[in-house]
Amino acid sequence: MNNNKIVVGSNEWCSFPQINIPAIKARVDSGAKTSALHAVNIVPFKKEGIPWVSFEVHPLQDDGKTTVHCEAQVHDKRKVKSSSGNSEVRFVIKTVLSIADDTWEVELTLTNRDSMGYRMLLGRQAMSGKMLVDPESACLLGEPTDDLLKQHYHNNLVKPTGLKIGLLASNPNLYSNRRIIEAGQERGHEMEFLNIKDCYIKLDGKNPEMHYRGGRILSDFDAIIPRIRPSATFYGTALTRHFEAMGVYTLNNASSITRSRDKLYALQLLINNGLPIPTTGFANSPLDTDELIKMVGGAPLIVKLLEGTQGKGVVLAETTKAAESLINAFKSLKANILVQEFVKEANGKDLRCFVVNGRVVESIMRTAAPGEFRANIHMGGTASLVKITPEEKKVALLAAKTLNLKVAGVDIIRGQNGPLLLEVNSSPGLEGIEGVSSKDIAGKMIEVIEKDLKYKRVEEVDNA
Ligand SMILES: Nc1ncnc2c1ncn2[C@@H]1O[C@H](COP(=O)(O)OP(=O)(O)OP(=O)(O)O)[C@@H](O)[C@H]1O
Ligand SMILES: [Mg+2]
Ligand SMILES: [Mg+2]
Repeated sequence: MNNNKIVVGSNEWCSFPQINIPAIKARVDSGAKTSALHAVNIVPFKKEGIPWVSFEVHPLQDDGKTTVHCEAQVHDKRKVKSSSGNSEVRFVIKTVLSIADDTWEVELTLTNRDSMGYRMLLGRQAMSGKMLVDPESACLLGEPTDDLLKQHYHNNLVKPTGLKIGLLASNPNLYSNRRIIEAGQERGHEMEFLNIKDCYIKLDGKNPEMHYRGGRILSDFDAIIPRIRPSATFYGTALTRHFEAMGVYTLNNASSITRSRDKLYALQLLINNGLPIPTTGFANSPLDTDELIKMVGGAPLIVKLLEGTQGKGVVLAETTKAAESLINAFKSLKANILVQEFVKEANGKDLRCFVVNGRVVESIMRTAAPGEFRANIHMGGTASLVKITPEEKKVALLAAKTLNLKVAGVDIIRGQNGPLLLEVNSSPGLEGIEGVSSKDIAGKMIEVIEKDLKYKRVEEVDNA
């Protein structure tokens, strides 16, 4: 029965000769009905009165420089529901798929984002009658060598003509970092990953220098995007400050990052600007523990490490006795903690408002896993898109403004009498939010740099 069916693994290389894509790795997903191609700059136009669409494809994973310009007749426009439950209208084209030694026509929807990093998804409609999937294996039909890929695409390399932007971070493989690099490259910028641990500095009043492991001097950057993980706060902010001393633009400046990292300091600044927070206390000595507990209204209450993240340093004490021993235990370890009223009405949910340049570009609601009060994704929470109230929007924007952050993830819980601010993150993750949103949030971050540096893309200048 399966005699002439091609057996494929969970991903396979294929090609689309009619739109000049000689090699692209497809994620084989029989759970999806339609096939999708990751395309950018999708622009509809008319050819002899017939609707066509032009678009660009970056056929190689984690490579935003290799670009193929494609054009195809529009076969359909269709509402497609993504795995996260959102729907968007996508263009559908028909084109010939070539895989193994066989070719046949398939339908492809064009989507401008794919959170998995795959450039295309092969759905069951295109496979039907032609393929069998062995999900345990991959690339059963072989893989092109790097040399062959180079040969295929040597004419498709876009020379960056844009800005030179450094991403100052620790892990190049992190979703957020990969997306920022990709978003910059898609806009024609030269993107470079700068590992915090490989940078070192020359303090010189007149001529400060930033060096990179191996002796290279980093002198020609237009902008730096600091994405500093909590454990690298001290050194990462020192490097960011040094770039600033060299006159380099930084998206989120060093002092703002430093302030937002200290939860106590940040809360002090936020309440000074009239922002609502849960009742919170801070004390140095265990002698004050009883008073501290009373101050926030007694148990149940929350104890937070000042420099926790991903929900790891946040604990719920259900009884006064538990609260006492917990607080005293932390104190004996010399840990700095906040004691906070437990906002039960929040019901294990919080809002993450992603603020970029004075705008809430997207908001998600995170819902804690059953039996858990912390809504963090890292704690098993799930995310969904949410429409925030005007009051919540006001709180999110004022919070980012107070801390002077161009990019901020503002965490809010819904209390009985309105929104309560929990914290403001200066390197908010993109994976959770882009996973449910259809917006190119990394791209919006790049656009801020373009705007602040008054950069105009070449084609925009030409048209002017
Ligand atoms: N006072 C509170 N009342 C009820 N729930 C709370 C309270 N404080 C925190 N939470 C829950 O715990 C989660 C983690 O708290 P918080 O955001 O302060 O810590 P974090 O470890 O810094 O997290 P992040 O990874 O977002 O930086 C919140 O998102 C919220 O769901
Ligand atoms: Mg935090
Ligand atoms: Mg948080």
